Amino acid sequence: MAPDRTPPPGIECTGLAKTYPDGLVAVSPLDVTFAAGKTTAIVGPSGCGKSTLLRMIAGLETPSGGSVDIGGSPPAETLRNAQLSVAFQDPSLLPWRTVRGNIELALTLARRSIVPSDIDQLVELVGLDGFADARPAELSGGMRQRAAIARALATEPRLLLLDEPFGAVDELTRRQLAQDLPRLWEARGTTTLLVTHSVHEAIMLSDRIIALSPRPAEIVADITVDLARPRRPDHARRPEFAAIADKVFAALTDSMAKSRPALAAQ
Ligand SMILES: Nc1ncnc2c1ncn2[C@@H]1O[C@H](COP(=O)(O)OP(=O)(O)OP(=O)(O)O)[C@@H](O)[C@H]1O
Repeated sequence: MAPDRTPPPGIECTGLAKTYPDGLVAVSPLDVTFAAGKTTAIVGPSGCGKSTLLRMIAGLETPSGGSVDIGGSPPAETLRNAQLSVAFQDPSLLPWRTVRGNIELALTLARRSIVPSDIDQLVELVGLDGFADARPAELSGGMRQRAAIARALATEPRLLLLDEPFGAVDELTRRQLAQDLPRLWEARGTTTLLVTHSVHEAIMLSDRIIALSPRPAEIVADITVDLARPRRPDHARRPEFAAIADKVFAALTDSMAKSRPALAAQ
């Protein structure tokens, strides 16, 4: 099957909520739309419900309320049609397959043809040249995460969901990925959602940043990142970059203070 060239889908979450069976409310009813073909970064304090939100959008977690609509379809259908790829913190590569073998399996499952030179290019893009034939056990944690990113990109998904995909990746490689990956997403018109703990990374990569409150997650800021592309690490010294970072930090600090006034007073 050839890659899907139809326009990328937008995502509409309506009243989306999650209470886990033990009664823990992870996400309050949330109404949010993610524009087609754009990259949105989601930031928020640890445990606020970011992964839960992403997993519901991916169809990997059942909402306890509300719905997710991806270009007119529910997430399960988007996943089934191989239009959606995920790369999460825990790379979940098959240990008995090489990096190339893991990517080939993703292509086979998505009914895409296997073009070895395309796989080589992707492996190089994520900085794993020379490791295509290594098994996950022979790779560092950061290298496994990058292999998972290459696997997620291989099927040319219309929708890409990334949850802290660079968590274990060293700083220099993160910077390189933050420069190279958006070019690919833009060229393909992928709708991308990225959960990250790094405000700097969010600004480097995204068109829009959504900041969430401490649990249960509520949107406390919705900020457009209207900086020119391609963005480079030295752009972080520009006043317009710093102004966006300030806005995001102010919203996060404010919401933390509201949820934990005693801590904020210290
Ligand atoms: N399967 C589960 N059952 C019960 N509680 C869960 C489950 N998964 C997550 N939680 C809880 O839901 C809350 C939100 O978790 P989630 O992983 O979505 O947060 P997060 O913002 O992604 O955190 P982090 O930034 O630390 O990765 C946390 O309190 C977590 O302990």
